[in-house]
Amino acid sequence: MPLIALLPGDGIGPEVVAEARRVLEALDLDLTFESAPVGGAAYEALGHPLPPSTLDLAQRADAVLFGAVGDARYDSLERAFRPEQAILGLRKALGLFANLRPAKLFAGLEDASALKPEVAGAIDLVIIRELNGDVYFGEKGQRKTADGRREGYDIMSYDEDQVRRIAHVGFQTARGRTGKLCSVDKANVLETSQLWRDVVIEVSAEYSDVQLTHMYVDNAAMQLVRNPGQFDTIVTGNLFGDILSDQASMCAGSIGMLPSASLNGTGKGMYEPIHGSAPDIAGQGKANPCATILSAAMLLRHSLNAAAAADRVEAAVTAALVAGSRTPDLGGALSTSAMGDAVVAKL
Ligand SMILES: NC(=O)c1ccc[n+]([C@@H]2O[C@H](COP(=O)([O-])OP(=O)(O)OC[C@H]3O[C@@H](n4cnc5c(N)ncnc54)[C@H](O)[C@@H]3O)[C@@H](O)[C@H]2O)c1
Ligand SMILES: CC(C)[C@H](C(=O)O)[C@@H](O)C(=O)O
Ligand SMILES: [Mg+2]
Repeated sequence: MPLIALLPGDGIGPEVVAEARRVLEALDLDLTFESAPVGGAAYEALGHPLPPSTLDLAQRADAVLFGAVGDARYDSLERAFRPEQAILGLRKALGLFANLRPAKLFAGLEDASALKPEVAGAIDLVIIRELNGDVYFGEKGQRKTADGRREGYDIMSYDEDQVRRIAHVGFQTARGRTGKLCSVDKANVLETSQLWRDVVIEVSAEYSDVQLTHMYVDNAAMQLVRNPGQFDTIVTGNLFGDILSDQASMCAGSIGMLPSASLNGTGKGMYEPIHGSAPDIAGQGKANPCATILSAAMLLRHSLNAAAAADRVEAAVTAALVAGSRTPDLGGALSTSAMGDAVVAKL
């Protein structure tokens, strides 16, 4: 019986994970669930954002369903104790280097997108974000300059193996879609990006059926808004992928719609909405649970080998939206749990 670790976290995390759990339970798949605190909730309960018991559960489970972490009240803690370290710690400890963030416009959501309907309607892309390296995991700190001024630093780096393994994920993903891969970097300025580009080009020799292009990240940000339909698969580094995926979410209607899968090549994975803990709407039943429900669908597909069940969940979300079910971020008035009800009813 597959074990799913539920790590609801902070803010709207518990609200959206509860709906995703209900959807998974409604499928009658014989899943076992075990929950553990993470982020600020874990800091309050056990003194650490990623306590050993939570990490142990994540390691024992077949898959992890993660909500969100973070709240301003923890922002002045020493960095090691901040909620966000939990998610970074899980990604590192589980070796989750490949983050898949699909963005597509669900039928009927054209009016929710920040773009013109005819521009938004074309968006159907996936961002493959490297998740274990880059400026996120380099040496960082604050120090004094020789003349006594404060200086902050974060070292950005990628080694060739890190780039190669995510490039393969990018090419393979593109191969399974329309065969177009766009590698996004900043090679005109950054040596990290020059190596990235060189290695992606080397790997491309093994994928002659995939059409590879390169784009600088500033242009990519602009092109995502100008004409998102031009993209199919984007492969990029940790920081650029973080930023571009939030941007892509709003092109597709709402940040409350974008799921993600973080994978390590073993079948084990962590699944989470791309959004955060949304303190501004937490506890009010306003959060859109679809990103987390769609993350649960990715969990079924990538970790449980249950593609038919994943399709069923995605079809239910689509059907609920087509029927007009909308949370406030999509211009509607349904509560988080009423949106969950609407999806469950369409399973
Ligand atoms: N994976 C994560 O756990 C994760 C991701 C991003 C940010 N964070 C943390 O979350 C906290 C808040 O960060 P932020 O405000 O920059 O980003 P956020 O994603 O939490 O919220 C940004 C905006 O989007 C809205 N929003 C987000 N998810 C929504 C949903 N499901 N339905 C409707 N509206 C939604 C919020 O109300 C807010 O206005 C910070 O502590 C940050 O570090 C955590
Ligand atoms: C909370 C933060 C560490 C995280 C990231 O930057 O990766 C988040 O923004 C995300 O997109 O998952
Ligand atoms: Mg982010």
